[in-house]
Amino acid sequence: MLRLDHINRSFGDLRALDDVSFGVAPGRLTGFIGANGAGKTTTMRIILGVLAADSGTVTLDGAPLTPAERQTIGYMPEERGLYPKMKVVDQLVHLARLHGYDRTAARRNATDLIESLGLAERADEPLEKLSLGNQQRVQIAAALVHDPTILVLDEPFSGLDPIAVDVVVRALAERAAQGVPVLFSSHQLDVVERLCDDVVIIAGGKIQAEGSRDGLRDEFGGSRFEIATGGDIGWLRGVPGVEVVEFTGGDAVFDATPETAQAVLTDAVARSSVTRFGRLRPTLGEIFREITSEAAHAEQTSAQSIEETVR
Ligand SMILES: Nc1ncnc2c1ncn2[C@@H]1O[C@H](COP(=O)(O)OP(=O)(O)OP(=O)(O)O)[C@@H](O)[C@H]1O
Repeated sequence: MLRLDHINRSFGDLRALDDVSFGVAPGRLTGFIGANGAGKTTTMRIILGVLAADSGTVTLDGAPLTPAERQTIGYMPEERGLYPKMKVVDQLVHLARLHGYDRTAARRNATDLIESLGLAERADEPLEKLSLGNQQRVQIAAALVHDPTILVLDEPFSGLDPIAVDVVVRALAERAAQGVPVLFSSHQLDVVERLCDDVVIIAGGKIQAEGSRDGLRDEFGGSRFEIATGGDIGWLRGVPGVEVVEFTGGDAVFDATPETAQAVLTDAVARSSVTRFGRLRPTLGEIFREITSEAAHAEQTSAQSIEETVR
């Protein structure tokens, strides 16, 4: 398990990271989400060791990450840094060689990745001749070519079409299945929702939520249910403890305790056919919006109270 504990980092007066702690489990894809300037890149750079934390620790399986282990991290930076004029295959072989692979192993890794990322027809072209989406695939190949023990990817899906997203996800899931902890940042919440196992949400340099995607959806799920029936469900409005949110003929969305919702189901089955019944869980996008607006509100309130104290 890769872990960050109590990481703080300021730039001058700006507290970019405030007591950041979270884990990235091996074998799972962890999505790191936050608005612009929330602190994702700063966190990733601290994991990499290219930026020092003011305090806090980064550990792998309980021991501080060593410089040698940091060398084996597969990193895809936000500012992509490959050689525009070099052929795709040569660039990947070169990077694997820099990590100590001999020529044969470097070429094997490069060609395997070129194949699995759908770049076979572009292998002998210079990077700058490729479409932006294909350049992005090469960037991902560059992060994977030395069989990294940890993967840290800053916005790996930005600029990719849905087919390319699936290709990249397959490549990352394959590494995760081999036991590699995979952390990636993304603004595309629908993509994160679809593919990640775990989610870390950061706002204003503070971790606001962390956990499995499904666990978070349950945690923020509240008490909203949906029911679809073959009859008219107008009677639901009169049930004590039920607040109807939406209603059309035989279908309704309502808030209630789980016990009341169960009683509604029993009643509905007795009255007519029930074709759908279940708890409605929020999407990651809805959770993210709720968390970030709460965080912004808390920040505003604390700024106001500081101002009042000063006055
Ligand atoms: N080298 C630096 N010097 C000064 N401020 C910095 C530096 N690097 C980052 N910051 C500030 O720290 C905060 C966090 O930035 P960071 O790049 O980590 O955010 P982010 O979540 O990656 O944002 P984005 O999604 O826009 O990439 C921002 O306010 C940013 O301006």
